Amino acid sequence: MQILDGKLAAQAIKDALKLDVAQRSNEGKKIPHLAAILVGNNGASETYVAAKVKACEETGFKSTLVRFNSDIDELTLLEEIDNLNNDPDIDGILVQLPLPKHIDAKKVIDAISPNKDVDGFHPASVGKMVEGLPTFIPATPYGIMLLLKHYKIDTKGKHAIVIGRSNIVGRPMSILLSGNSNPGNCTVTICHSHTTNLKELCLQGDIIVAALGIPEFVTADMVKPGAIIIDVGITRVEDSTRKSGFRLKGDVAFDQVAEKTDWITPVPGGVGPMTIAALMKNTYQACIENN
Ligand SMILES: Nc1nc(=O)c2c([nH]1)NC[C@@H]1CN(c3ccc(C(=O)N[C@@H](CCC(=O)O)C(=O)O)cc3)C=[N+]21
Repeated sequence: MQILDGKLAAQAIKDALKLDVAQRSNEGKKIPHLAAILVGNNGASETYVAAKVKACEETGFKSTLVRFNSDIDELTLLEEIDNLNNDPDIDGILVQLPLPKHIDAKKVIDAISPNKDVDGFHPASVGKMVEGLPTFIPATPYGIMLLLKHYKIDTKGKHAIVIGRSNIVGRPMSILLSGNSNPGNCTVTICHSHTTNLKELCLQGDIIVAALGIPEFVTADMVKPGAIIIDVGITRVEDSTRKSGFRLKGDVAFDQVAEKTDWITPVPGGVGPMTIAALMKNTYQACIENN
């Protein structure tokens, strides 16, 4: 068993970006500037957004955090997005999800200018990704591709089982892994809550991407020896021995599965940090393309 160390790979990506930004700065060119919108004060969202702002600081990007109370009305949010769309200093805009129920998240995402859509959630970005054209790729699946690349994992011809069909992870992941470049060129099976023979399918997987949000769902009996395991789960479970009162659990029962696998991502320290690194790459790309 070997660890796919997302913290390490993310650091390497951020270090490279930092050099690129420093060079742009020396040449008098514009520095990347990310705007993050956070609605309400959900604990997990606070953590993730704080991590994004910190990554900007580490890498020499500018960042602006726009905060709203959870009772904000949709129109005000749409107006803020319009302001950011029209602000030439802002290169990338992200609206942290989930949004409160009274706000139509799709409407909000669709309001972001596609050339600032560093989350890659806009239909224009999704369409390009499906066609295999250059675009912003959603940060989590993009981060996973970067992690596989960092460790020079050969995915060609492998059977990848993606568990979960969300628009932000499972679906884009299945498209990227089946794509015609490296990493990619996989045969992909996408599984979800209505899949009847999940265990049998998982046992065929050379690669398993677990992105369903159920802690320790993937157990050793579901995994083929030597498989590559990508754990996207980050559920907070109560832990009174921790200062925070919780700890993170992945969608994979790590200890038992790790014994059977070739490569596996830990939680924390796997896909999470790569998600942030991928967002930074998208923001840098937006800055280059828009200036
Ligand atoms: N518009 C939008 N874009 C997103 O990219 C987005 C989002 N909304 N909503 C929620 C999910 C989740 N997400 C994570 C980011 C970093 C970690 C991360 O850094 N995790 C650390 C641990 C952090 C902790 O201690 O909780 C780790 O796994 O090692 C995890 C999850 C981005 N998301």
